[in-house]
Amino acid sequence: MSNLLENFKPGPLDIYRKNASFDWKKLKVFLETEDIIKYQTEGYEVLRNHPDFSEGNSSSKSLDDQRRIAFKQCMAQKSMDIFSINYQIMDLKRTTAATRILFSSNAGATIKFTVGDTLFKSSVMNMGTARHQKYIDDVDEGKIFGAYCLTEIGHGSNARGMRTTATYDKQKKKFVLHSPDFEAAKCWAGGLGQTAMFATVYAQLVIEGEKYGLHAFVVPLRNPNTLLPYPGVIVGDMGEKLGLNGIDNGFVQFNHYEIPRENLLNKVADVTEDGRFLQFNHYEIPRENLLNKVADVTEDGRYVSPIKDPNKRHGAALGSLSAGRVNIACICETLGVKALTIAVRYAAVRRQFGPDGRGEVPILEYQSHQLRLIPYLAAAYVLRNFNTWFSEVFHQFTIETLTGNARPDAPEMGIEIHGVSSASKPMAGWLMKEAIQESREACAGHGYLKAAGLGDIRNEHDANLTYEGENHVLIQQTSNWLLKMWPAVLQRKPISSPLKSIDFLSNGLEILEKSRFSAKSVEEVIRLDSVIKTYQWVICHLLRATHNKVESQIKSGKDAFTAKSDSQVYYAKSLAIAFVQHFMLQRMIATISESTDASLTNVLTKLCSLFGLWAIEKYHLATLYQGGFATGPTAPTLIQDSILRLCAELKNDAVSLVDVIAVPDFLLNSVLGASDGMVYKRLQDSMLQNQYCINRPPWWRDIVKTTLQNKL
Ligand SMILES: Cc1cc2nc3c(=O)[nH]c(=O)nc-3n(C[C@H](O)[C@H](O)[C@H](O)COP(=O)(O)OP(=O)(O)OC[C@H]3O[C@@H](n4cnc5c(N)ncnc54)[C@H](O)[C@@H]3O)c2cc1C
Repeated sequence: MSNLLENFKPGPLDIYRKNASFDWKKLKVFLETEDIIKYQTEGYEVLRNHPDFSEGNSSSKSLDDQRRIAFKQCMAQKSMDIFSINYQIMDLKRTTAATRILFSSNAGATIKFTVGDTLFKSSVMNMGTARHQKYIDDVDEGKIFGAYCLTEIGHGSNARGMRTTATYDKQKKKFVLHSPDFEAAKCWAGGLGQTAMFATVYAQLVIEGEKYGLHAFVVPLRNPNTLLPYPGVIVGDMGEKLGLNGIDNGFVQFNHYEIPRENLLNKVADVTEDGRFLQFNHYEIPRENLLNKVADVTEDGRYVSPIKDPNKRHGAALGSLSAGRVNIACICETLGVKALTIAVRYAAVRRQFGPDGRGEVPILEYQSHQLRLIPYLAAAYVLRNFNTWFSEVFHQFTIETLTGNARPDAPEMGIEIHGVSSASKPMAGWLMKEAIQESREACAGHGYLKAAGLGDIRNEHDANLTYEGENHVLIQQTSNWLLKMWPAVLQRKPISSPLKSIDFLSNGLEILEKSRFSAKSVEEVIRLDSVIKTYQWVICHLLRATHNKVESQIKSGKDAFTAKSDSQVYYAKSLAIAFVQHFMLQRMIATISESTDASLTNVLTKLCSLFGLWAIEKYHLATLYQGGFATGPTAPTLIQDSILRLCAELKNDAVSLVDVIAVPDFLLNSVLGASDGMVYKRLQDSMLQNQYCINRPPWWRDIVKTTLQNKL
């Protein structure tokens, strides 16, 4: 193990490192495995030594420079074997390891690669057939660059409202793409602004005046040799954004633009040459044409699928579509961990005030500072553990589905993956947004310096809350799924799911009838079984309350849409939040149970308990009283005392805990957070680097002229 991980340089952080209750290297190996640590080391070295990564990616550079650098880095990433899909599927833990490395480096460049390459390809692969293989090959060979165009200027979350049309012209055997006005222009697509040559475009299919709903097409946009748009395509850049400026988000408007009939991605439906619309069950796609094995067609033209029921096929497909959300939860955690690394290391070095005559104390010693940072550190651990597991499960599921080896319960699993990822992405986004902002404030003045790195992390993270499903809209998918369980709960039927996220609902009524807050001491409250018991009651209560709320709204005369909409706040949304927090805690407990080292078990248990209790206090305390789980003042007092106790106990571990999950200094890129703790030396170096730090500004004459004039 000593060869696997290097010791940190001695410095001001040693005081805490020496007082940690566990060996950080042992914890890293336990959580990540030796193989993944080797993979990380290799990945870091590849980036450190690659010439295209030496320019840095500072957001202080001009927009054009940021774009140029991101494009170079994106292409470099594509050429790096270590980050290729083939390399990652050898050990599925590498998927999260790769995300963490690449998004710590240049998030803009990595998103450019993810959207222009992976997302474009997977959309063609998931929705197309063999006639579209050439687009996948061209991307793989680096000949073209793609984009993914769903959002329009006038419609985002409500995809059904999209207004771009694709009208079939029987005579020409072509689709005519048209955007009736600017509001129907596709927008926000990554890579579309300056670089994409093709895009997957969603449009309303129209045949002989009849509408067939939203379908996807592969659309040529720019000539790959000249990068000039084709006639009928008005494509442009959306301009500077709050962050992620390496990626060129763009818009595109179509003016009666013709594309071949074959460009319809025809896995689920097709249009024949003479303009007949065919649904996939009736369409005899040549056997070898299918790009994947969710379904197949036999030589005698029968549609076959291991999954017979169309609703269940939909379930399996839903699972595969969760890739973006599963990945984004990991991106959120990666950026949150960067911010927490900076804030915790700074808190261990920065000293302010102290008892008379005994010098100043590190700000990490203050209870309020501990409460600001350590629960988020606990959240980051719980989230990281969850993301590693969930990503592995998800990729295994996708591989099995794509290779025709879908498990018998693949439909249920697809639906569960969809339900879980629709809440884990928002939860990760919201938690880490707060963690990043709290880290910025915890570093106070120096945290506001660009060189601290926290501003860029904040801006890079921000978009995670919006893309791939705006969080508030997305999380409704989870509560919708959970609400379907209520009838079974009422009938005391056994409930079980492949990932076991909802199995406890089998005892839902019993939990509601019997479970109450009964702890008499902090020791009882911090027990993991007591934390889990509280969550299970909260979920059962909110499930019943949300169901009743929707029903009462309908009884009062509201239509189903409004009734559901008016039951989100305090009900459906809280239900989905509690559900995913509970599942994340369950996964953490499963990991802890595999530890054979008492010191590791101890610190991980504290982190798990702290996250659980802190989240109960922050999100669900009122619910405990509303539903009668708690009465009197004991519950909040004991929960608060437990949170403070756990923060104090984890205080000496905090630096070593960030050492376990931190990226190397060259990726952290912060004057406050480097692993040697030399905060003031780095601050000084960084200030002196500014060319006008101690020189007159080039416009110094204006100052002199103005002040002279004012004197006269
Ligand atoms: C950096 C970035 C990259 C992106 N990349 C792409 C891309 O590559 N391809 C692409 O197609 N799109 C992309 N998008 C667009 C993104 O997917 C959309 O922004 C997102 O789907 C939300 O749509 P919207 O912005 O139109 O918001 P809207 O849907 O208009 O929502 C506005 C607000 O209303 C709220 N709201 C809407 N409906 C409800 C409801 N039913 N209940 C309660 N509240 C509601 C939302 O919570 C939100 O806060 C990107 C966006 C960003 C910021």
